[in-house]
Amino acid sequence: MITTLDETIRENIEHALEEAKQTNQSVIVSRIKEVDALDPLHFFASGEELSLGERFFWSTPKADFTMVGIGKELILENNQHTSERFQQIENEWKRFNKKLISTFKQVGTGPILFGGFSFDPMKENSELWAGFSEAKFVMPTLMLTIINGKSYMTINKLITPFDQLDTCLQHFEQFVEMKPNYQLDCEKGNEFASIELKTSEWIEAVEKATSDIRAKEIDKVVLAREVRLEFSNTINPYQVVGRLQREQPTSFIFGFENGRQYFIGATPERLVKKEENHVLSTCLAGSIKSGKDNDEDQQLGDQLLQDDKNLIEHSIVVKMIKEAFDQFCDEVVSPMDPTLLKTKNIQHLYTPVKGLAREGHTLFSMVERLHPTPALGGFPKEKAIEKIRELEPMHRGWYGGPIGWLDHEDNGEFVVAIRSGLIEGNKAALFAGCGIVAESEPESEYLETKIKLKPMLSALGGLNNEQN
Ligand SMILES: C=C(O[C@@H]1C=C(C(=O)O)C=C[C@H]1O)C(=O)O
Ligand SMILES: [Mg+2]
Repeated sequence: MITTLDETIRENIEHALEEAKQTNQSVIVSRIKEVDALDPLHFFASGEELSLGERFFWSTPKADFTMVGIGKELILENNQHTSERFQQIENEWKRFNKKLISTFKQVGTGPILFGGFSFDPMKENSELWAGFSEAKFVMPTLMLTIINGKSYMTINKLITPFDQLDTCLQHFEQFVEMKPNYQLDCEKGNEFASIELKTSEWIEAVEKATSDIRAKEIDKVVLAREVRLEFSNTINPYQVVGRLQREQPTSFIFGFENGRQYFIGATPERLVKKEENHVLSTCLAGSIKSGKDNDEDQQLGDQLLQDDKNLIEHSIVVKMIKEAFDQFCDEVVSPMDPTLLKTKNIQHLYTPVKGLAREGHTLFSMVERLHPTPALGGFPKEKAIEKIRELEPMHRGWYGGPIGWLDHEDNGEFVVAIRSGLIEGNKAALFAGCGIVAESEPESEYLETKIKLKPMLSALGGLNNEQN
């Protein structure tokens, strides 16, 4: 029996097919429906049975907005080494005509692209990151969105000029009644051995950077290091994402499945959010550990708010982001002084910057202009990137790059992919860096990276709650 909704789908598909054949261009049909509450992690895990491939997980602080994608209805990717890598994705995405089947409008549902960019497309790829393009975006086949406590299911189909009506209808029918029934494994312990990579080289790099900064070659450069872990059992990505959600409620949680690898993290750093013409970025730089209790936490936070070295580190980021905003926004506002952004393991200096996008400035053009901010690159930008290439004893891949989503009306949000790791089988590579300024001391910067590694270490099951 055909329901009214199926009729709507049928009509839309017929129109889309006609259009695709006439224009010889594929058309996206996206069916959105409110559904009963679903656990986003169960949904993510159920992708395994559906074997649709590339999944993603995204949730904003306090899980206000969660999006989980399964399958690859469309993949847009490139290995351009210039700003072309942003423009190419944006242009291809704009080219597709998109038909939405929905009785309501809700940002974060319907056809969206989820993906990201590498940190430095000019750097030759490494073995670890060989499977990652310089830019890769996926429009999922199925997507669960949870917003303000309501759940929505989006089913997407890319309709090509060669498609048949029946197969298109089947595509929607097979998912309409889908009920994910995947049971998450109960938590198994996972022993691991950790290998610190090139620690002494990293410390030397910090020493060299500090002296270059003192010689006025550059103002700030961010240097990162990498730790490799090997576990006794296969790492379960759902457990990692679940633990990050529980332990890092003030961060964005992201997960991106790419072949056999998962790039996962819990970042407190938003690069840019755009909703209609409202644009928001957050400057995050300057760090101190969290306290064992509220009193110590507050005392450490107060210390950070007064600390010259950290205030300089932070102000360089604020200055650059405000200058960038002036180029594409009107009414740019930001508070005079930073406040604190607290996470379980670390607290940061934090300054939000807001503005109203001027006509013609797209989310991707802002991502391109902002990346990397001096929170991940340094200042001046080009010199800092060169310093990183010269001094850093690792390959960043997607660590520190922009990761996030974009919809069909240029709404979306990108974060900076830090506090992250690349997982494959029983192995993980974790990354952490720090802003180096003239007053930096290698030993305390090293300790700062240790704190920044904690969220992922803990989510992987390898850290008790002791603070150091
Ligand atoms: C580079 C990282 O973090 C960045 C560096 C910070 C700092 O040096 O104080 C703080 C927040 C982030 O912008 C990281 O976590 O790997
Ligand atoms: Mg720092």
